[in-house]
Amino acid sequence: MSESVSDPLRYYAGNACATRNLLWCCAQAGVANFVFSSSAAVYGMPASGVADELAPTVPINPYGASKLMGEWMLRDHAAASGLRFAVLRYFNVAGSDVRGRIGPVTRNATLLTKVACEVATGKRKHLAIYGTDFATPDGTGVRDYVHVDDLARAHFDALTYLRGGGESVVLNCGYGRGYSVRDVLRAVERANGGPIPVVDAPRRAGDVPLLIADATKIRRVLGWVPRYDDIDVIIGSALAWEHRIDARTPRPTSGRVLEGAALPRPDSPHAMVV
Ligand SMILES: O=c1ccn([C@@H]2O[C@H](COP(=O)(O)OP(=O)(O)O[C@H]3O[C@H](CO)[C@@H](O)[C@H](O)[C@H]3O)[C@@H](O)[C@H]2O)c(=O)[nH]1
Repeated sequence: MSESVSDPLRYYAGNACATRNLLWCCAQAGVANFVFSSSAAVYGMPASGVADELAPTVPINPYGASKLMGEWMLRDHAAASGLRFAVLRYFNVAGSDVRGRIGPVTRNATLLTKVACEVATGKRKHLAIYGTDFATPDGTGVRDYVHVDDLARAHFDALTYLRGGGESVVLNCGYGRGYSVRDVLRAVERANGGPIPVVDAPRRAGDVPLLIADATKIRRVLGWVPRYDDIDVIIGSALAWEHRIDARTPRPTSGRVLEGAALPRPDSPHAMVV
């Protein structure tokens, strides 16, 4: 998200222009049902910190704006063409496949859970906590972390719903529960069996204090039943994946991490770029 503040055109190209082109291709191919990966970032900073799908969409960074543009194009194209859609507004996607088959290999990752696991496995020196003076219980940002396997299941359920004749729908994908940065770090330390180095840092551009899903609608409309609504399971799977890719990536004897070492290619079936 903060990268979208410094490089907005990249995000408008990837999320707005590319979505327009994809919708055009879908129209040519006669696609009937469309599941769109949107983001909680479309809400910006909801007054209470908890957003249901009717909350105002007031993004505060170009990432959220570009995702909202995608939603608008989809809505307008659907009205004109008869396409039916499910917009899934992801909250904070985290964790890795619980069976260890797939996970993120993003270089220069910025997501809290990935960065913290890289610190725990020695790939980074420390984790910077971006902002300790937010109006939240412990002063750090609070988010709704959803396990990637539950999110994948939501896509399957959404397509099943549309194929069964369901109306177009907008759905939050989260658990409806918030964890602070420090809560997440405590879970990383539990999974790691010891503390990880942390430093306090200034707030990051484009970050909101609190963002939690009202997640009642997705359960009602899709019958979605999450299986991994547990911060220790989420972090445990993320850390296990980090160890797994380390095992595939020989390190130099000095202990220095090799830049560009042999991680799974981002387009390999074992890689997931987030
Ligand atoms: O090294 C880090 C990374 C993050 N954070 C904090 O951790 C929280 C979560 O940050 P991050 O994991 O980067 O996620 P968000 O910025 O909340 O954004 C994510 O969640 C959005 C949905 O809410 C998605 O749309 C975005 O793609 C995704 O980046 C925030 O309070 C950050 O300030 C740190 O303190 N240190």
